[in-house]
Amino acid sequence: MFDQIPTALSGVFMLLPVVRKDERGSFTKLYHADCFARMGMNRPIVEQYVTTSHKGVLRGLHFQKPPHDHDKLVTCLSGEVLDVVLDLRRQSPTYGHHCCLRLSGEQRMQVFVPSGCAHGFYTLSDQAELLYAVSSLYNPEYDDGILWHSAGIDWPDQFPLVSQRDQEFQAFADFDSEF
Ligand SMILES: Cc1cn([C@H]2C[C@H](O)[C@@H](COP(=O)(O)OP(=O)(O)O[C@H]3O[C@@H](C)C(=O)[C@@H](O)[C@H]3O)O2)c(=O)[nH]c1=O
Repeated sequence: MFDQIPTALSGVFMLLPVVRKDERGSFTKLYHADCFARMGMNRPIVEQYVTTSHKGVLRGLHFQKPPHDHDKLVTCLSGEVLDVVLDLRRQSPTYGHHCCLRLSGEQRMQVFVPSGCAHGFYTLSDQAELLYAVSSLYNPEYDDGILWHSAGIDWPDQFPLVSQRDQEFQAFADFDSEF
């Protein structure tokens, strides 16, 4: 039901759901507990939310700290983004590394971001809509981030539109990982 494509980071996957098209439009299943558990993604989803972003908007790099850390399934519903995952897991062979994935809404492309990784993206199309499904509730005191341009990521834009909060995050070099 889902094609699982490994990335350069362990436990981080791109997923290609099956988009069934007919004369009415399309049908796509975005989550199936048993399929996801078989692929190693088995923490239940407890919250979902959506963002819309204009071209040139960059969000991230976000994560929730323990004990409110979570796995996150990101789905591109429309438009196109350059999605980035940064590995913050100290024991990981790819600690400090990142992967960049181009996600298209046409194909409902997904990325599974496990706990211990930060997530962000840059909007390539005029508009893009992302859906997020997370395995722990939002907790503003534990919601944290890494400064977008501090982790060696080759973003396609040096002057993206970034929120004030995202501009004030710590640099990766100053980050003391609890993961
Ligand atoms: C993430 C979040 C935010 N909020 C509120 C806080 C704030 O008033 C408003 C916007 O929050 P932010 O500026 O943090 O939203 P945003 O920058 O869009 O945050 C998102 O960025 C991408 C990269 C992700 O990976 C997402 O998980 C999420 O962290 O929504 C919630 O109520 N619940 C939530 O789960």
